[in-house]
Amino acid sequence: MDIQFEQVGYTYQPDTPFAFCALKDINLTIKEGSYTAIVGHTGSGKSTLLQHLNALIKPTAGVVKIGDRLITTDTPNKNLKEVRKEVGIVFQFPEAQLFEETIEKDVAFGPKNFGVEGEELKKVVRDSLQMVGLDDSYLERSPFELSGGQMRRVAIAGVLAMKPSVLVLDEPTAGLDPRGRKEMMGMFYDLHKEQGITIVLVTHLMDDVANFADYVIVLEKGQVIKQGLPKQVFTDTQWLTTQQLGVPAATTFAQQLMARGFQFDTIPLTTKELAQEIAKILRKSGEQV
Ligand SMILES: Nc1ncnc2c1ncn2[C@@H]1O[C@H](COP(=O)(O)OP(=O)(O)OP(=O)(O)O)[C@@H](O)[C@H]1O
Repeated sequence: MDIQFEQVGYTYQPDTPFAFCALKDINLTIKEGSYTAIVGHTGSGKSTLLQHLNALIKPTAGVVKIGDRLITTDTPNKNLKEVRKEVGIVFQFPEAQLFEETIEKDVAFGPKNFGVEGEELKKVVRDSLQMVGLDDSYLERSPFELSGGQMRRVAIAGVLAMKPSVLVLDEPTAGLDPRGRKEMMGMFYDLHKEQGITIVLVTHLMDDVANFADYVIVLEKGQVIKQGLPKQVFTDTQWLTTQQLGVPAATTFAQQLMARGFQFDTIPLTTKELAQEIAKILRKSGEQV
């Protein structure tokens, strides 16, 4: 299922003295099966855009196409339940929304509301916990006795329990330590590869974009100012620096080597690519690698 934005605009509190245009003339496609990163400075409109992906808010101009459903200003709310099931959003610090006394009940909350019950409900809860790396021993435990990272996993399992085909992640590793960040990003990549889930990731970490995303959308002041493959977006490092968006660490390192006379065939975005490029250069110069 693709999600398409056609000339989408969004104004908060329209027709009031407080009207604020947060999105303007957005045209983009989130392709089924892709891993799309959305980057941009604070206030650029990322969260506003995310909420259009499952019609939590409706555009005040243009059309959002979610699969074959068209969402416009006039779309009635009653037709949107299925959309919200298909596109799951993990907001920042989702663990703050845990509320049930056991993990099993918390993860079951969404599917139960959609009429799933009995053995099927039990299975979907177990499967979802397994996807986030938590085994059955967690079922009866209270979510509030877990570490912050585990609580976040439980909250994510609650979204996965709805069996979404698109998973939207708003800064999902904020507040985690480096190991927790790495594990969680690995977990999303596995879900993407093994379950075929389309991922939309909002992040300010360019290394995560370089390591995982296959498409990048850059927002600024409510508009898309660049979009394309990570290679296309990151190769223009001068533009990125001017925009103060940050550059992947491997790319920065390669640039420093280039300033000292190294020549790269392609500019690396990840440490793996950097290692390969350096090995190539050393091989050419006759060093043993
Ligand atoms: N409920 C609201 N009423 C009025 N203006 C709002 C509202 N929510 C957000 N805005 C404004 O819309 C703009 C875009 O906000 P949004 O939260 O989408 O940006 P963002 O890129 O997600 O920022 P951050 O990285 O800080 O989360 C900001 O200028 C913000 O002040």
